[in-house]
Amino acid sequence: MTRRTDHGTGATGTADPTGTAAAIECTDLAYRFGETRAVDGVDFTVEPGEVFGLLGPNGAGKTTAIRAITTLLPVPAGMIRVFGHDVARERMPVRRLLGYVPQQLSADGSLTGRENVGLFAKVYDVPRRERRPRVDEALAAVGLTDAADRLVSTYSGGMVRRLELAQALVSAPRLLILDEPTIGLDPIARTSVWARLTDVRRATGMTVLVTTHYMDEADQYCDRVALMHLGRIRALGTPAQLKEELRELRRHTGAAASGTATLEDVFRHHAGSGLDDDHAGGGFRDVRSTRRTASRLG
Ligand SMILES: Nc1ncnc2c1ncn2[C@@H]1O[C@H](COP(=O)(O)OP(=O)(O)OP(=O)(O)O)[C@@H](O)[C@H]1O
Repeated sequence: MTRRTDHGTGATGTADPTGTAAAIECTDLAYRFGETRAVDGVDFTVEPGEVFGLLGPNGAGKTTAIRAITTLLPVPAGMIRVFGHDVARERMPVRRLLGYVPQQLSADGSLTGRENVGLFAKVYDVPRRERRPRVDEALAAVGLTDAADRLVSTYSGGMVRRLELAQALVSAPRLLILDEPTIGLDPIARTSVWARLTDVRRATGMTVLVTTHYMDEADQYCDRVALMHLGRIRALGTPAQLKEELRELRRHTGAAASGTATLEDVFRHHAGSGLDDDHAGGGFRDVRSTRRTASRLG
């Protein structure tokens, strides 16, 4: 896909005249639902062009953090900047820079793939003359050209997820935000979603923020990751750095398993439990999340 910056450069305006601002800058980001501190004082910066992973079990606060970044939850001024724009004060300029693939189904099964992407092109105000080539290009980028004129209700779960990626890409966003893009998919479909995403990112240089609780995916595809647990970031760095730090620590303390370390081990070390432990936030919410995606298959 070619990189288009009409929405991007136009929207940056005076917020980032030199083009050097971070893609995302969160400063003491916090959000409460009643007594629940869903996000509890989080600082992180995502550099332009990075694939940044927000990792953690269900209930860690990942979705809340990205909904705040996408302007869908109200936060005070000064907490979040996107390419220099304060999300509290400049919601529309921020929205023009974003592509967002939520956890919930965002494609309509009663329309074709092409119609779905066309609808997003309209909603995102892609100029009328450019819509057709942009829709074709977005569908091609996710490998759905041949299936473009089929009803989405006939698509597999992996195809639906790739279609949702095309919907988010049609506005040529500078920042793509994906909430659990591969939840509920089989390993082959997961690999295919990531392969398409990686290709598009390489071609366009866009920044990607992704949430996942699949540590293996984060290890393989993310440049840097932040491990979240109970609303806070417990560790942040490249997957290699985090694993090496744990190995080093184990060497110093003479721990038995000092040879290898996975991201899952890193998470266990910082959060005091693994992602699959009962108290790590699974249960109903986990099942519900998986079902939300599984229902796409029907
Ligand atoms: N709309 C809401 N009302 C009340 N509490 C909420 C709401 N949304 C999230 N929470 C709570 O905020 C906390 C963080 O939830 P959040 O959805 O951000 O976590 P997550 O890491 O994204 O998990 P998941 O992958 O299941 O979405 C949890 O304790 C959750 O129960």
